[in-house]
Amino acid sequence: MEDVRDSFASPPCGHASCFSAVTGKTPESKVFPAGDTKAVARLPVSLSALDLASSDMEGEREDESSPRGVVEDCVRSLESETGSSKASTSGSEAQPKANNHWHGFFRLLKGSNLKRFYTFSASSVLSRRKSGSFREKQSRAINSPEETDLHPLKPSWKNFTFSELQTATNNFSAENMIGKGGYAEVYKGCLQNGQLVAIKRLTRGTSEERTATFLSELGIIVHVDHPNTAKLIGYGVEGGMHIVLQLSPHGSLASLLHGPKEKLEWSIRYKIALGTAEGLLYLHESCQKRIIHRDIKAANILLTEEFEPQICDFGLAKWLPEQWTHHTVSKFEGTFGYLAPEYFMHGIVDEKTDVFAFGVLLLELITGRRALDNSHQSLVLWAKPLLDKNDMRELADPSLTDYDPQQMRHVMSTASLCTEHSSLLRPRMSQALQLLRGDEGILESTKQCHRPSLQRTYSEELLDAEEYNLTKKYLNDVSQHKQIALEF
Ligand SMILES: Nc1ncnc2c1ncn2[C@@H]1O[C@H](COP(=O)(O)OP(=O)(O)OP(=O)(O)O)[C@@H](O)[C@H]1O
Repeated sequence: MEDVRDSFASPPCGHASCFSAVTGKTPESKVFPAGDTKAVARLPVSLSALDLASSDMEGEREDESSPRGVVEDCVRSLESETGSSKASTSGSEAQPKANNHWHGFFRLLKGSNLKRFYTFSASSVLSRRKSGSFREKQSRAINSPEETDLHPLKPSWKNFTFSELQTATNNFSAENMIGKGGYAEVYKGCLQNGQLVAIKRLTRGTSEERTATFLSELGIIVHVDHPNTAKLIGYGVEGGMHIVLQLSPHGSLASLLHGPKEKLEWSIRYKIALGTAEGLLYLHESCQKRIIHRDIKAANILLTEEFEPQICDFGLAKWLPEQWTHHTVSKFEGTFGYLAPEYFMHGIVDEKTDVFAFGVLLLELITGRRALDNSHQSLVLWAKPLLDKNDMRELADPSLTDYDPQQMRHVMSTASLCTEHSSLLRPRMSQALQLLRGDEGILESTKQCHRPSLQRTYSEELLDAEEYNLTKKYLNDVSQHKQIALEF
């Protein structure tokens, strides 16, 4: 069963990055001839770097947002728990389980005989944040040795053999397939101990690209631990790249909102809005690393038995070092219908990129419509005039027989602010969460973003400085966006 994804968008997976696969053209040249390309540096990273030998590449050291950096960091953390890296590579019997675990992982990766497995498109971001943030303070606290001891990385992930994964999934049978994304097929599996899992098998791209996606996703997911993020159980690198996750019995939000199943009632939608906001707030401000997800959408929100939302698919996620205001990409990835204007115009990635996508997700919850419909109509463009008029009746999903009008109003005003063209006017996730809960007082401070008490992101400052004609430019951009989607 194919997951109900953005099949209406082209290419079929809806990913901006898939244009090259469909057309042979690079998304950069075709889709987004965006601004700041000078600063972009493509930094090749060799697999041998995973030996944790010191790198002589200045850029590699600087770009700690790279998946390699994150995985390395993870391994380093595990090594520092147990002693030197030399000792840990010796294969000593006395090694703690976690170390064996990761070295097994890297041995297997090397076994796949990849030389250079990843180029990532990152820019060095020269401008620095103006002032110390709450998060910086928090991060300093978290990075202190005492605190690190309090947050040990969980050493319990299992390295599955291919035959274990085959047995669990009935040899990856079609009946066991529960989802399909732009990068992977996902199979339901039952482990030997009876535990139900979802096994994400990376299928798209060259083996190097698959390894890159795999490391990127794994590098992030090992660092996150929150009720509203997907739970990692293990991985497998024999016979392809596999990520083993806790199974979400209801599948993704997209499959429930847009699939043939019974429609979600309002109280569940409201719960999903709050839980997703909590998960994003955690990624942006509270987890060990400042993480920008970059692909928030209904297909990437899984639902537990109790309909608690869990953010999944960290394949595009970026870890931004604290002192960076933003990140600039030259390779555009993400999903049409959810892309923030500053991202597709300038390639700028920061927290507000996720806030915009979250706003689109809220509009999906309110209206039951897709981010881009079958005729490639943008949900944001359709909803904006109705949000401005506060037209609840027209906006609310006709399949909703009943809803709490007050909650609906909170979600509407949050969606409206989160999808503002100017990132300056979008709330941060902490503010969005307050808005969703009905704290209207936050509205004033959200609108008065020039107040020094509100920390501003790089994209906010950029847009503020440019002072361009927001409405006209936005409509042009969106129509260009729509045109591109129609061409394929
Ligand atoms: N843990 C899980 N439990 C149940 N279903 C899952 C789970 N993980 C993924 N799925 C299903 O598989 C689909 C694809 O998964 P995922 O988004 O991780 O793949 P992907 O190829 O990385 O997708 P994308 O194109 O968004 O990058 C999800 O939308 C969901 O329907």
